[in-house]
Amino acid sequence: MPASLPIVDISPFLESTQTLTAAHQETISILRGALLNQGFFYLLGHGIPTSKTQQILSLARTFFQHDAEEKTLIKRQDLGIGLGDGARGYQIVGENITQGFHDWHEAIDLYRPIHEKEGLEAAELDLNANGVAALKEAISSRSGPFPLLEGINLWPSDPPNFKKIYEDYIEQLLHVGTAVLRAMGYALELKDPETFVKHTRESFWVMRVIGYPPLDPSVATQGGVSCGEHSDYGCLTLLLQDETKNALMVRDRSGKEEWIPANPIDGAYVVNVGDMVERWTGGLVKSTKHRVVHTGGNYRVSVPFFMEPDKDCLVKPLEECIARLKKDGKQVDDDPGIVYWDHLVGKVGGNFYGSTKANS
Ligand SMILES: O=C(O)CCC(=O)C(=O)O
Ligand SMILES: [Fe+2]
Repeated sequence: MPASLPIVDISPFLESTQTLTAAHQETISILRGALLNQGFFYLLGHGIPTSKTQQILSLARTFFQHDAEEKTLIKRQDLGIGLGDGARGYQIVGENITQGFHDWHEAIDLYRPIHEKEGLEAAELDLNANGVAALKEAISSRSGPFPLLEGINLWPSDPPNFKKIYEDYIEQLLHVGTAVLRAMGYALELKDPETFVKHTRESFWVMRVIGYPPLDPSVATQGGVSCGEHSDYGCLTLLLQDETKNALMVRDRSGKEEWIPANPIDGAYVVNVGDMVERWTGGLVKSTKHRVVHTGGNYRVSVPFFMEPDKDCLVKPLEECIARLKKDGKQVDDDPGIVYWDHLVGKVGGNFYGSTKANS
C-alpha cells in the first residue's frame, strides 16, 4: 500500500493574530513534518466553499467541451504574433513540452496582469467582435509587440461569467496562500516568520486551467505522460482537481522508488512547495517532483494555482537555513540566488520552445 500525504488544517492562520494558540501550534507541527519530509500535503480549513470550487471546475469543463475553433480564439500565440506573448492563452493538446515529451493535456494559462494601468486588462475581451479591434488599437499605441510573458490574459468569452468568477477565486486563493506561507515561516522557525509573506505581496501568480483527455496507450508506451515529471517553479501550488483517481502522482521521498497517488479528498487542495522555497531554504525544504498519468476513460479537469514570489524578488538562501544545514553537517554550496522573473522566463521558454524527444 503506497504512503499517503499528510493533512494540514490551515484555519487558525486565516485570521491575522499576534499570539499563537494551541490550534496554531498543532498546524505548525503537522506542516513542519510535511515540509521537511514529503513537500506535499492536503490542505483543509481554507474557507473556500465547495460550491465555489465546483463552479470553477464546471466552468473549465464547459470551456473544454467547446469545439476546437472556439477554443483557439484565445490561443496562445508566439512572440510577435498578434496578441502573443508566447505564454498566455489556450494551448492545444500536446503543445506543452516537459522533458522533451509532448504533454497530453490542453490548458488555459493565466498570469498576474501587468497592464492594468494601461487599461489593456480592462478591455472587454469579446474576441468574436469589437473586442479584438479595441485591443489591437490599445496595443498599437504601445512601442511594439509584447515580450515573453508580458502580454494580456486571454479569457474565454464563453461561458460568459468565466473571467469574473475566476478573478474572485484568485483573490480567495491569494488569501489562503498567504496564510500557508505565514504558517510555513513558523514551521521552519524563521527569525522573521513573515519572510515568505513579505516577498509575495505582489505575487506574480500563475493559474492553469487544465483538461486531460484519456492518455492514448500508444503514446504512454513510448514514455509519454499526461503531464511530465517536474517540480513547480515558485513558492506554493494550490491544486484543485476533479474526482478522478490515480492521475496525479508524487515521488515518494522516503527512499523507495515509488509514486504516491495524490487522490482527491473532499474539500481539500493538494499543496506543494516549489523551486523558490527550495532555494530560499538552501535545500532544507525540497520541491518534490510529480507527474500526471491519466489512463482512465474520463476527461479529467484540474486547476492549479501557483503562488509565486514578486516579479523582481531576488531569491537566495536565508542565512539561518544555511547555518542550520551546516550545524547538521550538511554540505552547502554557495548560491548567489536568482531573480524570480529570470527563473520563470527560463522555464516558460523551455516549455514552449524546448526541443522534443518523441511522441510528436
Ligand atoms: O493536473 C495536476 O494534477 C497537476 C498539474 C501540475 O503538476 C502542474 O501544472 O504543475
Ligand atoms: Fe506541477
